[in-house]
Amino acid sequence: MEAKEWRTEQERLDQVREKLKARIDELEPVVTGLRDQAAEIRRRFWEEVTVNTSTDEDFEETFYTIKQQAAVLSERERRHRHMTQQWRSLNRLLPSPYFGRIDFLEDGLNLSEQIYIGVSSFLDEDGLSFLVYDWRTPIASLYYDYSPGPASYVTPVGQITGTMELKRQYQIHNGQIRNMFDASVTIGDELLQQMLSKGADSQMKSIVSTIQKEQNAIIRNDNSRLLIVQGAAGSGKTSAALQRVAYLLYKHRDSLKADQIVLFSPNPIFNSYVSSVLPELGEENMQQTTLQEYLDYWLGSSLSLEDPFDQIEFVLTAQSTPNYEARLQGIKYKASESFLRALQNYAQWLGREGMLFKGIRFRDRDLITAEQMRSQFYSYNPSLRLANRVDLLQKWLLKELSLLERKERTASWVEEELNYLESEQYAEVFGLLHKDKEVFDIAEHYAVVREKITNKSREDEGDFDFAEREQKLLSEAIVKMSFKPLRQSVRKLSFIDIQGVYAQLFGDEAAYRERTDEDEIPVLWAEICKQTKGKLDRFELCYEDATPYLYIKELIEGVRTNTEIRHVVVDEGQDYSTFQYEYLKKLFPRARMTVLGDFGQAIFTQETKLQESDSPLVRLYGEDETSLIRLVRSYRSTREIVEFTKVLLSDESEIVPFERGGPKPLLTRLEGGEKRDARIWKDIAALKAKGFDSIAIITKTAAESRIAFESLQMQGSEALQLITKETVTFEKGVMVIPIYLAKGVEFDAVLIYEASSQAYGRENDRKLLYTACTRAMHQLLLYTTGDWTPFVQALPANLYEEATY
Ligand SMILES: Nc1ncnc2c1ncn2[C@@H]1O[C@H](COP(=O)(O)OP(=O)(O)OP(=O)(O)O)[C@@H](O)[C@H]1O
Repeated sequence: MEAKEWRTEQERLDQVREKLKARIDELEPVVTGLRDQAAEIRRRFWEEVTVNTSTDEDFEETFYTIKQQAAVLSERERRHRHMTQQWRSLNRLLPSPYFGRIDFLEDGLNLSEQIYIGVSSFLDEDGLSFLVYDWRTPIASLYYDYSPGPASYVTPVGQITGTMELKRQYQIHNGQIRNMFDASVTIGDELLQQMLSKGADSQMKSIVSTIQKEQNAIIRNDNSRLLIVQGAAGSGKTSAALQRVAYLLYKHRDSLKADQIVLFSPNPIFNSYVSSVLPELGEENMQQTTLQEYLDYWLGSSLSLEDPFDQIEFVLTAQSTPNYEARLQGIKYKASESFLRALQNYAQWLGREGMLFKGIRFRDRDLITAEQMRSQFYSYNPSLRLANRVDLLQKWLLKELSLLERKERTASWVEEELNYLESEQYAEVFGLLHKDKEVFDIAEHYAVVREKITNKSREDEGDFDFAEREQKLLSEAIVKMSFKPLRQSVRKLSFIDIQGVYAQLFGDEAAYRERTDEDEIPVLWAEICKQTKGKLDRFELCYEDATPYLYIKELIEGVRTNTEIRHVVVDEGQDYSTFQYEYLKKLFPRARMTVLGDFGQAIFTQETKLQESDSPLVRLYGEDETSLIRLVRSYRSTREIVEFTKVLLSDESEIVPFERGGPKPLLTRLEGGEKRDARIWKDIAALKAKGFDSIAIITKTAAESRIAFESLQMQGSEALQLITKETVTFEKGVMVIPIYLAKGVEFDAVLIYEASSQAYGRENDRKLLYTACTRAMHQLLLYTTGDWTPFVQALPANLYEEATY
């Protein structure tokens, strides 16, 4: 670019920065002033109001002065927050106020406008001209969607068409333009190249300056109830999802708050990995959670729930244990649409018969039996839903308990209890009585007056029936207290035997067929039943049972919902079952959903295809309310790694590498583990010398990770981290990690610890190996001490190098 052009741009940049600085200087005292004012108001709050409650008028006046004072305080605090936000965003702009520019000539006008785009907007002193446009403004979408030429964008009042005359990108550091490119076809291949060749980080970065057109479509899609993104490994699904959250928060800033958005992450490490993107963009973080956390919460403490990592560890390591096949079949079946239908039919059946209740017992007696509850339950109108009938039954039980409680007052145990009442208990009951019973107040009042008139102390009042009255009231109170836990447990619906209802489903095949109308019953059904019931008997629940269990529980007890949440984002969406989607849909009835995933990385046994039109996911809200976007370009890894992993997955996989070169994946075969470990340390030293500081040794399972970690530690003196399911954050460095915990994250270099046919021999292992290899950004190394896995053996030799030593 011409020197003159550089000069002009640098001058403009200097001017913008001057204005930014001036505005920051202007704002600083305002921010501090407001903060001090608010603190002062808070400190002197009570000095400013005279509290006087002697008359009604005084009371009213006091009330209004407090209210007024509180209003002044909250206005000051609001302004302080607002100003601080502005001040922060100006400070964020200062080192690099913008990253792009477009010159747009709107049809019908004769002068084109220069639009500079940055992470937030900045207006000139006139308050009208934008010196910088926020990347989320409608006009900024031109930058992501078009190359120079005819272009258009959509505003709330319609479409604007025109011609883009220039598209320019900048790299600005501390107020200096380091680089400038005029883009022609796609935006910023040069800039993107530079971004992608940087090292991996322990925190994900925002991609705001290099968002690609297809990613922009995800970010700005704001009309479908469900947005599904199927994208190859490294295609920027997570990045786009986070930018999308920032976009939604900007577009709907008057109505949408960050805590009304929830992101479901595959694991806690991932949670921490993505947590800095929104703050980097000046937005508050959305809520982040894992499905496990939700399930645990709703299941409560009555059952202990297996986590998904233990489930996958079992699937990967327990092949030789008896009944492995049955568990596998069970996991698949319990995640299926057939099972969902079966449960819906089962609920219908329960509407006619078969509900199980737990009788209410009191002092070793049956107060209300399960049988009584059952006949009461089935006496209600059969057209009522289960949950409504449960509601009626609950009311009936509370009423019955009141009647029984009344009867109980004359029981002999009550009198005995009265005699043994400790003095504190007595005082407690007495206090209660005193508070509760109006009648007692009158009696008490009478006693006090009587005391005064007769000049006799209360102890002498034996002739009066006050004591008798007191005894009666005390008995009432004692029974009431003993019945309190019963009433509480009825309110908590503990009278429904959910565990029994779920266990009952796993009866013999004929019974199951009859109760559920199901005909696709797994072959090993009997064994599945035995396993499920065995677990329940021990008050345990396998991960695959958690959502079905909650589903049936909610069909019976009524659905729990969270109506606050407006957007649910599910990352690694291929790993959720149909069931889990149904559950999320019910749980968040007012939310739109964004699901991002890659079926090529479906490594858990419960999986959902994302893109087929007959996918259960598409049926969740129906085709009309669902949009599907595919991402095929992979940005994370070098071309060589993408080509290797693409063929590893299968021939049909649609993955296009981004043109960034690097060494081919390196295969190293060694005789025995000791030699392999020694070699790994050597390779790590070489990688570090190249400047890579985020290196992962990926194993198939957690069990293998532990062994690898110990054996590597014996051979090397370098720091090594072992990542387990308990790890919440990770630092840069060298780490050993099982594949399923490395989901969604990336490393400069990946070393596959043992890529033998023994480790990755079954078809199911293909996606595991693919997921592991696609974590690598710059270099991929595979090791084996035996035969290469058939997936590697099948690769054309030109896709890799073989180590010679
Ligand atoms: N438009 C972009 N500009 C710059 N970097 C990008 C862009 N899109 C993606 N990347 C980078 O590519 C890498 C992969 O992105 P991301 O993790 O979002 O992909 P993903 O599709 O979620 O991957 P996976 O499914 O494999 O976990 C990240 O380092 C991200 O910063």
